[in-house]
Amino acid sequence: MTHTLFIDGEAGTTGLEIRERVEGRSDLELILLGDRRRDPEARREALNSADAVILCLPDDAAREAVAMVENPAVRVIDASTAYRVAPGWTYGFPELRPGQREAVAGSTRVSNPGCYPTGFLALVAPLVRAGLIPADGPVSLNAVSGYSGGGKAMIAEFEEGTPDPFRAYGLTLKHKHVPEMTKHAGLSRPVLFSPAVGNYRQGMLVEVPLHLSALPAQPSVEVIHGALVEAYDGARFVEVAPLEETEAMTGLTPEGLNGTNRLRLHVFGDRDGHQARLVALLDNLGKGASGAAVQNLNLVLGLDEGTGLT
Ligand SMILES: NC(=O)C1=CN([C@@H]2O[C@H](COP(=O)(O)OP(=O)(O)OC[C@H]3O[C@@H](n4cnc5c(N)ncnc54)[C@H](OP(=O)(O)O)[C@@H]3O)[C@@H](O)[C@H]2O)C=CC1
Ligand SMILES: CC(=O)N[C@@H](CCC(=O)OP(=O)(O)O)C(=O)O
Repeated sequence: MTHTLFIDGEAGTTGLEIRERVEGRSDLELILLGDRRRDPEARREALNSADAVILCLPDDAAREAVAMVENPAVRVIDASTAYRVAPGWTYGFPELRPGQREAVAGSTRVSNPGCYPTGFLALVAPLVRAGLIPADGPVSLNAVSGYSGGGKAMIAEFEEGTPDPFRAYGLTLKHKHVPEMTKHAGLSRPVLFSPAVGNYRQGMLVEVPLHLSALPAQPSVEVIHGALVEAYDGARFVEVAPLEETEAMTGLTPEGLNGTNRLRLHVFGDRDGHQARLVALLDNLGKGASGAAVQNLNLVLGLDEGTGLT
């Protein structure tokens, strides 16, 4: 059976990466608008005739597109920030908690997670659920992304301009991802988020530092690691690096999973067990955006979630 797919924002950074992952699939037929991609009538027609649509647009344009969808049978996956904490939308992170995969599969409104939130939530949500990080506790997040995370405009800035080698940003502590991360982690205190962008194209490291001995449960590195291993048992795209491996590591590059839909979690700890650094590695355009959107597309269409993904 062939399903029709319309990508609104087909020529943008995430849109192009989605096209790369679905072109050549015999179970999908792409509706492409080409030069008519900004024509509201062409978009309205495509948005209402496809079996599924993926919105790869700025937030305001995504809201406009959602308002244009009148056909109740159309499954909408939105890659923007517009609906990530909105009622009536299903958060498109199938591995986030038991039952989430089924919730995505049964939904017609799926919000694709942000790239930083994907790494953050994978590390923190299971630990909050297990009571190892208190739900009302302070949690910090330090992260670095390649410049493709900022879409076409940032790519042009870094590839055609005279960019910084590295740039800390989000300095007002009001990054648009904070509500999404706080809510879906089950935290009550806003996450303290310190993002940065590096002068390389793609890939990210998302890090949560923990003072283990200051946590009420005083968990060891092994207990933290065990909780993550248990949470992702059987997951196809999320894996936890073995402690023997992390103990032997002297460095970690953000580009290690580029081109894949995989997310790898690492638990680094000091020898006396007082501190830990939890580090997620992912491709911001893979499991952080376009790969995740295709995984969600597969689920809403009732297909194997890994179709077309590595
Ligand atoms: N880049 C990343 O790593 C990630 C991005 N996202 C999110 O995905 C969304 C898209 O981001 P990204 O692909 O990076 O952005 P880009 O800037 O690379 O692409 C945006 C696309 O949206 C189209 N567009 C912009 N305004 C309108 C409009 N008013 N009507 C119709 N089309 C419009 C553009 O069209 P045109 O081609 O004509 O210019 C372009 O194709 C954003 O919401 C972003 O936050 C999410 C996770 C990660
Ligand atoms: C390097 C860079 O600028 N990154 C983007 C986030 C990319 C991403 O996660 O996309 P969403 O905004 O859709 O979630 C930023 O911080 O705004």
